[in-house]
Amino acid sequence: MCAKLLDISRPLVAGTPTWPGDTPFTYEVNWPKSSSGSVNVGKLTMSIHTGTHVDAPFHFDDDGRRMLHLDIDLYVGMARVVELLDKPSIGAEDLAHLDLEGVSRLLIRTGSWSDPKHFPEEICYLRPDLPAFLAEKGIRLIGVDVPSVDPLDSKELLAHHGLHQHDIHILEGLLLDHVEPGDYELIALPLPLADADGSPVRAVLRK
Ligand SMILES: N[C@@H](CC(=O)c1ccccc1NC=O)C(=O)O
Ligand SMILES: [Zn+2]
Ligand SMILES: [Zn+2]
Repeated sequence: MCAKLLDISRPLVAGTPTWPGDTPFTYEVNWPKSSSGSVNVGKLTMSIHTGTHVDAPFHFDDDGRRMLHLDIDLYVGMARVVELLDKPSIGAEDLAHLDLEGVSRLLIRTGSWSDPKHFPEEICYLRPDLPAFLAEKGIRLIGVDVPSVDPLDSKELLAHHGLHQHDIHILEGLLLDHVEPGDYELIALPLPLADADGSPVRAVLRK
């Protein structure tokens, strides 16, 4: 029998925290059964960068690839979850003690988004030396439990650009509080939003 799935996605509800000034999340029954006669039909409004989501390079590069052109194989497969708590930022030096042999998807639990009901004021971010280190280890996807791989006030987005230059895909806003470090199968498929700068995902792990 297959092990049960462990949900590592943030719930999308009214009031879900967003980037300051970004589109609020809403769901409404736009066409209720009482008027359609047969069905309730819902309508969603949200920013791509709310909750658990992937970034496409177009998010930070006008010439970058958009969602439908990314390799979906990267979002499904074996992933290692590591815990690096209480750090202001993470660079190559912080991962040097880990054996990442054979790891192509790495999920980092930073624990730095402590109140899921509010957008954080500060997060643990990835330092610019990390992308080359990860690429050298063969990592193709990085996942974090915070809204961004860069500092929240960054305009240069050095980690986003560095990861993209090394062809490492970005998964953000994971919920990893209840996950033990170790190896899992990850499933975090984006929607086929052809021209989008990213996509919400339902991310799950299977031991
Ligand atoms: N880079 C962030 C998103 C981001 O930076 C952002 C998202 C929505 C509205 C404003 C944003 N950044 C503003 O400086 C991310 O990838 O989720
Ligand atoms: Zn994003
Ligand atoms: Zn991002």
